[in-house]
Amino acid sequence: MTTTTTAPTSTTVLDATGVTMRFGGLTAVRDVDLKVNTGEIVGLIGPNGAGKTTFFNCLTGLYVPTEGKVAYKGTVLPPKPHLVTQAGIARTFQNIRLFANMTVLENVLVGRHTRTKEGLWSALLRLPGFKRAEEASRARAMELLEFTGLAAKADHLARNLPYGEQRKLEIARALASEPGLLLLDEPTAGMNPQETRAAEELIFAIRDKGIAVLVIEHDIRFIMNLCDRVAVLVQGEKIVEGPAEVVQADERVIAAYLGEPFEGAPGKEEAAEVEAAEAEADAQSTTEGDEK
Ligand SMILES: Nc1ncnc2c1ncn2[C@@H]1O[C@H](COP(=O)(O)OP(=O)(O)OP(=O)(O)O)[C@@H](O)[C@H]1O
Repeated sequence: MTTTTTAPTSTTVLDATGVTMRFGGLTAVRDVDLKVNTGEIVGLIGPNGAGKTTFFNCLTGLYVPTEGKVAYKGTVLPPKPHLVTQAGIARTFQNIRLFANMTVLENVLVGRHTRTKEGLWSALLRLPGFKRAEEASRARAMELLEFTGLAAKADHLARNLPYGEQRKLEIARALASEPGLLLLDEPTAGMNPQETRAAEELIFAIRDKGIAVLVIEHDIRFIMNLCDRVAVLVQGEKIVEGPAEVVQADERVIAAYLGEPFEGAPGKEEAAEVEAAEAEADAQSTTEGDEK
């Protein structure tokens, strides 16, 4: 018997097209397309207020985009958070959202609710099916705690974990819904360098398990180390997308971060005129101040 093995082909996990989100007169996200494929870690960067979190909220059904659509593995998603999670997209938030007074294990078990089929009656009457499902859920939750390095703290209250471990627990809880795509919103915010390094290792390990990752981060060095591809949002628009080294060297990206003039920005003469006018106004106000 001959067996033929074919190299795994990369498939599109996330396909967002033409996503636009307006809040009244403000367009927070404008016509953004973004694909994430299996086996990829993709970064989403941009200055404060660029629309990154709003875009995440559009992907996860927290916001109904004004225009555009979001497809997961070829199926357009309804903009409802629980249906998006059920489909296979999990996320963490910019601000930690754990159940502080529940144990570490209980927090992960909560994350499994979209994957347990046993109904309310089964749970209330503690039918055998429910007990079996509960045991399987606990076993899986413990596996995830092993994977994220938190197993020894399974019985600790979430609020007693150090900051870096709370962030890990959020990731463990997100993984509990068995996603095919994990969205991380600033996973290293507030972390020290060792915690950041550990977070990087964990994200690589998640990718190696076959889960695609889309990550928002302000720490550019972290993003450039981690990501296969990086997309840059500025004022709601995607201005560049490509491999980390290409994006890093792109002058529009440098301009967006450093505030240097770029194409279409006021020229040197205009800037000099503004400076001269400001200097004159300053001189006048100083003279007026002296007169008082
Ligand atoms: N619910 C909302 N209602 C009105 N405006 C909003 C809402 N959410 C976000 N915005 C506005 O949309 C723009 C984009 O904000 P968003 O939080 O998505 O940016 P960001 O790139 O995630 O920023 P940061 O890096 O600071 O987290 C901002 O001008 C923000 O004030």
